Amino acid sequence: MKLGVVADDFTGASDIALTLAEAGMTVAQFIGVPQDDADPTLGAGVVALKSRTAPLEQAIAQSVAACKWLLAQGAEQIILKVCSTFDSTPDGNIGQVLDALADLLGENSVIVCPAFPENGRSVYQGHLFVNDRLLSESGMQDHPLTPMVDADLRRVLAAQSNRDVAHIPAVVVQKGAAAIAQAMGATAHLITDAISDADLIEIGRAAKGAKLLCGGSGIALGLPANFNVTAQPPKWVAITGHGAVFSGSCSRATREQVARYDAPSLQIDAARAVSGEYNIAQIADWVMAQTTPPLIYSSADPEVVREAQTQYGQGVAAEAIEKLFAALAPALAERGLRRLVVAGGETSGAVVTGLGLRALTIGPRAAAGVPLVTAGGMALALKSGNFGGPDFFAETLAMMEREA
Ligand SMILES: Nc1ncnc2c1ncn2[C@@H]1O[C@H](COP(=O)(O)OP(=O)(O)OP(=O)(O)O)[C@@H](O)[C@H]1O
Ligand SMILES: O=C(O)[C@@H](O)C(=O)CO
Repeated sequence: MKLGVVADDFTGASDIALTLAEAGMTVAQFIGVPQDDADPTLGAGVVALKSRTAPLEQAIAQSVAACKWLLAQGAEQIILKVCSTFDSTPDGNIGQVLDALADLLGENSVIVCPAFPENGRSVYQGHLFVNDRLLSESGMQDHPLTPMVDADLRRVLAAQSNRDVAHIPAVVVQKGAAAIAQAMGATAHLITDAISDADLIEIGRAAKGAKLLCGGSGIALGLPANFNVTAQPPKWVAITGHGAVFSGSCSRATREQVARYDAPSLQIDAARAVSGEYNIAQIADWVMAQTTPPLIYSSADPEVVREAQTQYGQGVAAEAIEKLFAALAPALAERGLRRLVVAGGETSGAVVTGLGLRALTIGPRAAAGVPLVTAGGMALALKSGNFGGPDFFAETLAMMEREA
């Protein structure tokens, strides 16, 4: 293994696994830290954690364990994969986890760049933009778990880290790899501007030999070339049969996808989930009785989410809903479900854990940042909340049925 990734959620893990696979690396996504060694022919390994909103000590311990396992597999460079919208709170977990990994790897200077231009995320003057909006006005200010109310990443990271935070501005990045490498001499976490894939490729060239980087999947665009691999699209063997869509994401793009998806649907109500009113076996039977893959969703507008959080506390409603999806997924797998689209990183984490999966094989892209994946004979797509076009659900379920 050359490249190792510690990913703070499951959709984020498949997002960066796709970038690495498309660049020609043989890559596998592991669910949690594996007990055994990886296939020695792998070029890259992505360990998917559910650490983005986990209690801090747990997030640090899991990330350090993942990093140590990757190093033991031979990884020469580690990426801490975080959300392209830098999802975190002043309590963590990005800064503190990054400090712990930098300590472990003995790295003084770490590039931090969540830019993902293909999905509209750019970093300019140290600020994160989603399309033409500052992060804090992009809808992310209403996120149920990690509301992002400040777009200045230098400030956001400084609040979470014991190390100095400095900035590599676009004027330096645009001069190319040599100028970036020179700026990397500073002893600090380095929020690095990037507004295009070309910027990210120069950052990747400059980071040849760096032991640690932190970013969204865009940070991986320029890294595989340092390991002499050639790009080739991942392959797909068609998977047909019963399908379903789970949506626990309340992000803007997902809410539009939910509204657009024309199929039988069941809306999960937070209050009923908290009081344990849903009968999993009954819902599973209903899903399998449908001829069009049905939608089970808790996705709701910010006011509805806020009301549930005020009533039960922030974590309680989220956890009850995640538990429901985590129980429903294996109930459906037992009944023969073959295709499952899941919207939302935390939700995907709950589902994949509920299914008891250990590793995912990465297929071709369903959308920017979202690969088709297979595990246990099932086709899955784990979609980040704000990724995918309006008809992502129907298009992805159809794509799973076609060879590629
Ligand atoms: N109606 C609701 N009320 C309260 N919380 C909800 C509701 N629906 C979903 N949630 C919770 O909100 C969280 C949404 O996070 P999730 O990571 O799944 O989506 P996302 O943040 O949009 O996706 P990503 O992290 O990939 O960008 C989950 O913990 C989910 O259980
Ligand atoms: O970087 C992103 O936006 C995604 O891969 C993700 O991590 C969302 O959960």
